[in-house]
Amino acid sequence: MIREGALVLADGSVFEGELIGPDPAGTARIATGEVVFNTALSGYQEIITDPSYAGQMVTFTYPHIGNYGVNAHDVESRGAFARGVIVRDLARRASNHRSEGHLADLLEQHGIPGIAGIDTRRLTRIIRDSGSMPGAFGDASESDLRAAAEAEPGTDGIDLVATVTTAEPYTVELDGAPDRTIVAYDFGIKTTIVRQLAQLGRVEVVPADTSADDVMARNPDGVFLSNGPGDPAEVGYAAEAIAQLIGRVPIFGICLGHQLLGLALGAGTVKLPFGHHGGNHPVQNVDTGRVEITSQNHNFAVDPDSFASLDRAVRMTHVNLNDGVCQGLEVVGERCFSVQHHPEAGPGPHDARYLFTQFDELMAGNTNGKVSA
Ligand SMILES: NC(=O)CC[C@H](N)C(=O)O
Repeated sequence: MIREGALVLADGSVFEGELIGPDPAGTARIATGEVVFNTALSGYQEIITDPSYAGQMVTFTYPHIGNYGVNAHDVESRGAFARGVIVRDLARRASNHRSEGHLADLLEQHGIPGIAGIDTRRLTRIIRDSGSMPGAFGDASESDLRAAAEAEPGTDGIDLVATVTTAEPYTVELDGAPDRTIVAYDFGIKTTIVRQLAQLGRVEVVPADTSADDVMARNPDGVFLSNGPGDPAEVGYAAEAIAQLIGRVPIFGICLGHQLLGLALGAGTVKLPFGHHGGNHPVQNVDTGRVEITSQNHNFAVDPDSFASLDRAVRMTHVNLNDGVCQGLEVVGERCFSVQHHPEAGPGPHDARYLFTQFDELMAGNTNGKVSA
């Protein structure tokens, strides 16, 4: 049975569609969140289960979503934290040798409402021109949906990390991995990152509010700062802990972890108009000149203009060739680096996976304290 519905943005734009997945929770049965667009051609399952989308509704620019199904291996977290999924066309049949089910079932299972039949091209153009903005969808009236969109705070001013981080520490250990301890801060960590790290040592995943003393008490060979949702400025407690770790142990950060490292150093962060969400962002490694095609998912970024005034020597190591946004930094001589993009590639191209090897070399003490050997 088709359930008619509509999506309304905070600027009053209306899109008609059909509701998919579970009914939005709450008596009003309206899903709300900050609407962002993702340009990846595949990887919808990893995207929907990426905790960094907490507070956001994802619209896919690729028109056919769900066509190769879903499976147990491709989930990026214990649940799904996106507020909603907006698609042009939800595939009726899933066809792939790895498929174990349909995307609509995954949405049901995780309680993620969705809307299909949306003119995602028009939607994306609006967001590209006006920036990410709150939206609301459901089977309510247009005026109720608009009111819900206008009342939605988006992701600004909220500590969303607290809603996704693990409650208790846990350990991930692979047979044959080096005898090392990597303490990984879980700000919303993706499974593919844990898998990559577990090849470098035993990974002790800790909650976002773990103190620097508690981290050092684990005798880490390296500390990892994970991706995660929302505004880095709302996670000041994590930046404070990171500030106390710099220089004491090799540190590698990804995405929100990169932004929090920037804040810990005293650098500023800014919100981009519509962010980077996709699988084909060109990033230049400033040292080698090599261009990496990368997976990205962020709305905030570190402001490299603030680097010159910091107490420590900090330099930009990677730059986004589309818009010049800072994609990586190094704290010179302190065995500490981070990137804004997603080298773990879950989903996305593998060009930047060498960064895990770089972390490995730092932990092994092979680089005289320099980040790149
Ligand atoms: N993937 C991430 O870690 C996202 C980082 C941060 N929440 C942002 O939107 O910029």
